[in-house]
Amino acid sequence: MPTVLPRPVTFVTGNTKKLEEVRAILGHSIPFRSLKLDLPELQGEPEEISKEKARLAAASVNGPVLVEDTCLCFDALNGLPGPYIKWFLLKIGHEGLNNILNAYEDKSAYAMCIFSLSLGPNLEPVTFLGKTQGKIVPPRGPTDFGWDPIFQPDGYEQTYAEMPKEEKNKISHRSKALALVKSHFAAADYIFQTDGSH
Ligand SMILES: O=P(O)(O)OP(=O)(O)OP(=O)(O)OC[C@H]1O[C@@H](n2cnc3c(O)ncnc32)[C@H](O)[C@@H]1O
Ligand SMILES: [Mg+2]
Repeated sequence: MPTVLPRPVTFVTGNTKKLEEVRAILGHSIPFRSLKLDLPELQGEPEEISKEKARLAAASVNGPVLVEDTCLCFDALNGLPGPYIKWFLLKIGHEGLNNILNAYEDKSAYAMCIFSLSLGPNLEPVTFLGKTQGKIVPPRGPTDFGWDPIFQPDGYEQTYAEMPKEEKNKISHRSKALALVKSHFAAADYIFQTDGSH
């Protein structure tokens, strides 16, 4: 039996760069529209933060939503800054993030993306996790997207920032999580009605 939903999926994010990547990776595989909204973020474990974002987004949109929360996790720090990377980046920048790791031999880190899909308000979100392992390096490359200049994925000589976009999108934490989202949609029998107002 197909699940009939009243609206198309809305990808909710306040981050234009994320949206660009999601568009490039999904192409036309999943029909979605986007909404620029900076949702409040709870503290806690990454999966719960992402799920709570989806609950808030679903309540705000009053329909099916997709959100994601991104973490940058240093192995030497047992996964921190993790979900708090946005504030670390804002306050101490690429240099400060490198300096933190000066205290440790281990510069390894992973980028992690957790998408949450909620089919509507009061429905439990489903999560999809993607991880890419790498290391933290002094910044190299364009500085237009977050911590891309200081993250060098394993097996590459370039940082995320130095790579062509298509290359990053092939191996990134985001593309791995989105591959799971795509499989979910391929397996699920969703029918999204259009409400005519968008
Ligand atoms: O509205 P949302 O979707 O939450 O957008 P955001 O910018 O607040 O994003 P997060 O809460 O997930 O915080 C993640 C931080 O990591 C940055 N970021 C996310 N994905 C990234 C990527 O692929 N490469 C580099 N930086 C990234 C982003 O700019 C934030 O500073
Ligand atoms: Mg955020």
